[in-house]
Amino acid sequence: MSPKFEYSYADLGDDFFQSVVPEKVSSPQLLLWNVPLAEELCLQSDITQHAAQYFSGNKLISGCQPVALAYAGHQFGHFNPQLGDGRAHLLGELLDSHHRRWDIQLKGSGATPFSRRGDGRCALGPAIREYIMSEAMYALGVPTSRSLAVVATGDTVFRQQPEPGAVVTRVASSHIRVGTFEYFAARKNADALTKLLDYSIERHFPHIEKSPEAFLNAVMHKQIELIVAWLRVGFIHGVMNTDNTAISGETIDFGPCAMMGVYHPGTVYSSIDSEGRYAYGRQPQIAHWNLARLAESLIPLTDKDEKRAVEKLTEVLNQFSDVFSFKYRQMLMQKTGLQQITEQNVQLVEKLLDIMTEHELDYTRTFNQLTRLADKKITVTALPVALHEWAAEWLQQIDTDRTTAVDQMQQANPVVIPRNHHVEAVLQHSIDTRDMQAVHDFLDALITPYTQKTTTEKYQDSPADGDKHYQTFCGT
Ligand SMILES: Nc1ncnc2c1ncn2[C@@H]1O[C@H](COP(=O)(O)OP(=O)(O)OP(=O)(O)O)[C@@H](O)[C@H]1O
Ligand SMILES: [Mg+2]
Repeated sequence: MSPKFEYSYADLGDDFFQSVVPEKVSSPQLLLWNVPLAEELCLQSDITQHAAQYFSGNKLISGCQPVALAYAGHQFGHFNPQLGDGRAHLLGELLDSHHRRWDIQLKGSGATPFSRRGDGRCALGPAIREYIMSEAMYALGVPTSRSLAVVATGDTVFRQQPEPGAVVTRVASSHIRVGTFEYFAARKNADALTKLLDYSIERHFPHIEKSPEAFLNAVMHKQIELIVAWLRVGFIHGVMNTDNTAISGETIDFGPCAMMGVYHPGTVYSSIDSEGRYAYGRQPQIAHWNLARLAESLIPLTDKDEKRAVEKLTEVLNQFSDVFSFKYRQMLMQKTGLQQITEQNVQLVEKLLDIMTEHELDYTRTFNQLTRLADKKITVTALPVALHEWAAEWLQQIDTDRTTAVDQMQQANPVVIPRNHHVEAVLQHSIDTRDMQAVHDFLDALITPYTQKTTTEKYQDSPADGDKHYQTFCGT
C-alpha cells in the first residue's frame, strides 16, 4: 500500500512553495537504505522494492505532489532575501506509527525555481556524508534530521572535478527555518507570516501560548538544547546560517560539518569559514544571533507599536545567556560526573578545559579516559602527564558517589564518534568501489556510540596531526 502523503504545510498557500517534480536521472542505484527508519515510517514492500526509483525522484509514489519550499536567510551575516530549495523536493509529510508528522525530502533531485545558478544536484560523497553524520548524531542523542536513503543517479555532477551524483532522502520533523520567517518578513507579507507562526506553533509547540514571544522563547530553548548537545559531542556544524537553522531545533544540513579532534574553542574546519564565524566555541553566540534574526521577523506580529514589540522580544532574547550558561554547565557536570553546579566544580571543569587546550588533548578521548578512570578501569598513570594533578583533585571530588558519577559520564561521553579521518576514508572507499560495506561497518559502531565493542576500536584513534590540517568543503 502506498504511504499517504499529506501537505499541511503547502496548504498554507502558494506563497510558501513552488510545485515542481524532480528531474529524471539515468540509472538510479540504491546504495543505502535505512531499514529501521523505513519501518518507523511504515513504508511497505511495494515502496521499498522500488526504492531506487522513488528515492531518486524518477518515479512518484501515488498521490505524491512534490514541492520546493521558499525561504530566505542570512549567510555568513549577509541577508539573501531569496534562497529556497534549489536542489530539494519535499515529497510530502508522513505520519509514523506514533502519529508523529515527518517531512520526507529528496536532496540533490534536480533544479527548481529556486536554483539560481546551481545545478540542483548533489555529489555522492556529500550524500553519504549526510547519511553517516545524521545517523551518528541521532545515535549520540543529538536532535537531528535523519536519512532514509542514498541513491546513486548514474549521472556526473561537476564540482572541483567531475563526480558521481546522488540523491539523499532526508526525514525531518519539518523544514521550517529561521530563514522561512525572514522570507515573509522581508516581503512584508504579514498575512503569510501570521499563518507561518500559527502553523509552526501548532506543529512544533502545541502546548505553548499562541504568541510570537512564547514561540521565540520555545525556539530559543530548542536551539540551546541543540547547541549544548553539539558542544557535548564536539560537533561543529560549519555553516550555521539562518537558512540552516530549523525552528524544530534539529540539526539540518551536514554540508561542511566536522567533529572536533583536539579540544580548542576556536576550532574551524570549513574552508569557506576563513574568519572562524562558525568555530566550535562560537556556536552558542551564533545561535543567539540567529534567534535575533527570528525575533526581528516576528516584530510585526508582536505589537502594533514597534518599540513595544522590540522590547517584548528583546526581553525573551535577553534570557538566552542565563539559560545557555545553566544548560552548558549542567552538561559539563555530566561529562565530568560532578553532581552539582557549584563555583568549585565549575572552576575544576574550566581548569580541565584549559589543560586540554594548552596540551592539545583530544576531546573525545580525554572524556572517555576520565570515564574509565572514574570506573576504575584504568589508573591516573594512563592519562597524559598534564592531567595527573588535576585528575587527583577531581577523583576526590567525585568519590562521594562514584556509581552515579560513572553512570552520568557513560551517558554523556561517547566512546566513538564519526571522526573526520574515518568519515573521509569511508567516503573515498565508497565512491571508488560503490561497495557500501565500509559504511555499514562504520555505522555499526556509530549506532551504539556509548558502548565499547570490539568493532568500535578501529574507529577510536585520532589522526596523527589531531586534525589540525583537516578541511571540509562546501562544494556539495
Ligand atoms: N547544487 C545546487 N543547485 C541549486 N541550488 C543549490 C545547490 N547547492 C545549494 N543550493 C542552494 O543554495 C542555498 C544554500 O545552500 P546550502 O548548502 O545551505 O543548502 P543545501 O545543502 O542545499 O540544503 P539544506 O539546507 O536543505 O540541507 C539553498 O537555497 C540551496 O538550495
Ligand atoms: Mg542549507
